[in-house]
Amino acid sequence: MKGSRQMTDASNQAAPAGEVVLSLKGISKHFGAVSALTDIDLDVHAGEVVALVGDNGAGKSTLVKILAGVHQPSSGEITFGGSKVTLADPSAALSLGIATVFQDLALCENLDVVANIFLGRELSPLKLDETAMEVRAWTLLNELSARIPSVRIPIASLSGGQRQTVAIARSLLLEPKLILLDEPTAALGVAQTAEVLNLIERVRDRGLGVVMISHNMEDVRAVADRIVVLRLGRNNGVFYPDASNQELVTAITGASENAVSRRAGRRQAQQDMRQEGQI
Ligand SMILES: Nc1ncnc2c1ncn2[C@@H]1O[C@H](COP(=O)(O)OP(=O)(O)OP(=O)(O)O)[C@@H](O)[C@H]1O
Repeated sequence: MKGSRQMTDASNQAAPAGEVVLSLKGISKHFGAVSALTDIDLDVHAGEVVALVGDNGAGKSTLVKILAGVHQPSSGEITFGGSKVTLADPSAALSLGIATVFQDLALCENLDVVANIFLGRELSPLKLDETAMEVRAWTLLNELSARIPSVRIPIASLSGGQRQTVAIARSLLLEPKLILLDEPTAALGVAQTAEVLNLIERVRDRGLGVVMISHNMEDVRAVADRIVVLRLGRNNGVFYPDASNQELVTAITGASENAVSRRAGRRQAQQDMRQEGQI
């Protein structure tokens, strides 16, 4: 694979801003005879957005579910905050400081923004302190410069981008060190996508490590500090966001000659001919 900007091991990575929050060494996961992940290494630093990309079935969701405590790895080591950890279940991951926003967002449509942000974590649950929760919700959303018209409107009346914002704000309530985002911009329009990408940058600016699964290379390039490619359950390269489409597609699909590159080539040729006035 060409590209001086590709990073293949820790020794040639750019010095990151923060310390390593999460380090995976040799993580494998089998489901019966299926090897979903084989020997995965991954580091995430504080204040860094790592995009996890790969084709369907590459193992992205399985990896995120291991970090969220949903699945147990078959082998390998997870180091979090400098200590070796076992993420036995989702609450263990959460209490260590790993928050996950799954694609379904797990919000309650009929409840308002405050209730959703505090769902299951109400301040003094026996006597709901509505005012304190409302103030905390506003503060959190303001810190994220979130555009939510009111914290007292039901989730059902919010846009897709605003829902994603509420889900991310909710995940920040317990002050995690790492946040995992599963396709945060899937199914969003252009403006909403931009809002969510801005939000991800603000989460990074708070010093959190961010791991974001995405199929959208434009979004990945816009916000990621590093791009980690998985292919058929294995590491297949680490890139900076200035890597070319060709490099990324080659790493993702495993072939430099494929439908995506042929299409890109045809479009480039047409563009060149147009510039030269031939068509
Ligand atoms: N619970 C499970 N039981 C059996 N096999 C599974 C299970 N979960 C995932 N797999 C298999 O593991 C492999 C990796 O799947 P995974 O969902 O992690 O990929 P992905 O990169 O997230 O794909 P997509 O982009 O389509 O969501 C696939 O072959 C999948 O069929």
